[in-house]
Parts: sequence; structure tokens; C-alpha cells
Amino acid sequence: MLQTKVFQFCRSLYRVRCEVSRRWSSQHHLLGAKTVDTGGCLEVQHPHWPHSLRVTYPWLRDHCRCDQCFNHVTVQRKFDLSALKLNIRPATVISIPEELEVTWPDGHKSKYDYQFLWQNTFEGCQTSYKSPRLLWTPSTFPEPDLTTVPLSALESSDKKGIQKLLYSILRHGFGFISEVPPDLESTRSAVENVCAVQKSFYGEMWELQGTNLTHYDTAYTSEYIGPHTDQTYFSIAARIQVFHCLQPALEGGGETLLIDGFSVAQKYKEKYPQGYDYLSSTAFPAQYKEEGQQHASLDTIFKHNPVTGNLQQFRFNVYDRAPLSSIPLEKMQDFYLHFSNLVKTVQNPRNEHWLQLQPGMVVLIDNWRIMHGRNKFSGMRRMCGCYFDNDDFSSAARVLGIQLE
Ligand SMILES: C[N+](C)(C)CCCC[C@H](N)C(=O)O
Ligand SMILES: O=C(O)CCC(=O)C(=O)O
Repeated sequence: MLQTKVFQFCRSLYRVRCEVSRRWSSQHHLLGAKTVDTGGCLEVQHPHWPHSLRVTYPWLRDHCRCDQCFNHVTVQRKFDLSALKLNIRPATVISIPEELEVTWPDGHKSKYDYQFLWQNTFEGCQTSYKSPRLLWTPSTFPEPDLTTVPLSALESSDKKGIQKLLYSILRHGFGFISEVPPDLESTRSAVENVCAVQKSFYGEMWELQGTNLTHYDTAYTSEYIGPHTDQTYFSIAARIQVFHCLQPALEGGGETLLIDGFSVAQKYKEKYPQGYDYLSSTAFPAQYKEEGQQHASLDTIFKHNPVTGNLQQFRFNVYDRAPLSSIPLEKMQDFYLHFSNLVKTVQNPRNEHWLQLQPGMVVLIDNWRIMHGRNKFSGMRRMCGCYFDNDDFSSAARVLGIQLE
């Protein structure tokens, strides 16, 4: 009881009331925030923040987290936007150490945790997010200890192994799981520690066995396959490609090629800025056809985050291009000019990192960034793998506290 009284007394000391007719201007006390009414919005400066944040009043009203406006069980909004007045302004704003308390003209009270404001406003998000991405070339190809996690660490309940693997994928575009028994089921259970396997017409886990043409794709032959990303014929390509070489080709060949597509994109953008803009804005079709399957998509090669404009996906597959019906006659020369310059940039041998995948080493490749290919081979070779969908993979990363762009 006494404690409550003392707390209430202290709390009242921190409160600074301001009338809406004046400008908000509360002093910050200890850990409380200083707030200033700047007309259409509220500027909040918290002593723990590197800079102040501005939020509009409609934003504040819309983001009220009281039980009437927000269902905390389902984590869904309940506030009726049709009732939102665009010229709404608070009756009072009180800043206390833990939160900001706003009373609206109709008497409704909203409270905002400072961390909530920092993490959920544009200005806070833009300052906090640091991309982990590190571009590489073969000469800066990351050392195996940075990118490899043994299966036992992946299975540990502290999740540190999974975090390391996810960071490696986000940083370098790939990561390895070592010590995985070289069979399909063990590969599945190893990767399922990270994310659910995507179901597609290839099934969930797939296997390439020599030249057994299970699907109508060059992957199921022993031919060379140049650098590409998979599933350009889907409207959303798989985010992660998993490979486990169960048996390297008995008579040689079959090495894996990796190229950092974002590094190539950067070089292409520097050398051919117009081409980069063209291939970021001109969609062209891709396809996959076999009995019972006819997949088609229409999209650009470079795709960017719609808010930051940062490169988000590099879609590149010369083999799965559909007939070019989407480009009008007068734009056709532009297309071939820009596309062939990109192909030349990709095919520069200085981008190529070749490796022989070994049984026991499972590689997870970011299919939105890294191109893969393989050398031709002879004799029996066995490779299994699967894909992860982008949404499932991103969710798995966020669940472990990894912030994504
Ligand atoms: C991986 N797996 C062997 C199942 C399929 C390979 C598909 C390759 C296809 N051209 C594409 O780019 O998607
Ligand atoms: O056989 C391989 O190593 C990879 C084949 C391939 O490029 C693919 O599956 O997309």
C-alpha cells in the first residue's frame, strides 16, 4: 500500500501536462521522454534514442494498444479506421518513465511503450536496421568456420547453431551444415531444424540420380548447367535451395558453381546504369513445362524492397526464359543489349567460385541472391535437396530475433 502511494507520488512528479492549444513541451525526467507538438505531429525525444522521432496524431490514434483497439491474444487490430479523424489532436500528452500517455478529445486513453514507438515508426526502423549482408567475390569467399554449423549444434536447444546458420545465409548468401548422414531422410531432418520444407511439383525432398530424367530439366541430366537461380517460372521463387551431394560423380565432374548475384548486380549497375534500370523495370516471361505442369511468370530480373529501394532479389535463368512475347518491337534491341551485357557480366570467370560438395555437408543457398551451377559429369552421381519458401524462411529468422529488411 505504502509502496503504491510512493510510486503514485513519484509518478505524479514526472507528469507534465500540456494543453493542446499550447505547443507540447514536456521536460524529460530520468527515463521519460520529452515531447513537442510540432503542429501535425508529435516529436518524441527519449534519452536512450540517438535522435527524436516524429509521429502523426492519426498514426498515434491508429496504433493505440488498449484492449478496445487491439486484440493482444490474436495480435490483431480492432480499431475502426472509418472513425479516424485526419485532423485529430490529443487533449493531453503525458510522458512518464515507462510510457507515453495520450488522452484524446473523446476521452479515449492510449499508452505507448517507448520501445514500441522506436521499433515501429519509420524513423526508428530506418536507424535501427543494419543489413548483415556482405558481398563476396571468389577472392573474398568466406572461410568455412564462418559459414559451417555441425548438425549437433543445430539440434541444440539453445538455438545458437540455427542462429549462426541463419546469419551466415543472410550475411554471405549461403551456409553449411556438417556431419549430416548422407541420405535423403537425414538431410530432411537436419534442415527441418531450420525451416519447413517447401512442397512443389518436385515433391518435398528431391533426388537426382545419375541421368534419371524424373523431371524434364537439365538438372536431371549429366550436362553442364551455367549460373542461374531456380524457380524464375514461379511468381515467388523459393528463397532457399538445399543441396546434399550423397555421392560425387564416380568418374569425375559435377562440381558446384556459386556466384554472388548481388556482387554481380553491383558491378553491372556501375558499368551499365541504364541497363540496371531497364532490367529493374522491364518484366519478361519465364516458363517450366512438363507433362501435367505448365508454370509461367512475368517479372523483372532485379527486384527491390518497395520501401528502401535496396536490391532484394536477383532472378536470373537464361534456360527457363519463355518466348519473348512481352517486349514490343521498338524495345527489342534495348532488351537484347541490356540482357546480353548482364549475361557477359555474370559469365566473367572472375565471379566464379567452384567447389566439390561432399557427402555429409549440406549447403543452404539464398536463391534470391546466389546463382548456382554445376559442371558436367560422368558416372553415377547422387544429389538430394529441397527448397524453403521465402515466407517460412523469413518467419524462422524473425522467430529467432533476427531483424529483416
Ligand atoms: C532442384 N531440382 C533438381 C529439384 C530442380 C531443378 C530445377 C532447375 C530449374 N531449371 C529451375 O531453375 O528451377
Ligand atoms: O546437380 C547439381 O549440382 C545442381 C543442379 C541444378 O542446378 C539445380 O538443381 O538447379
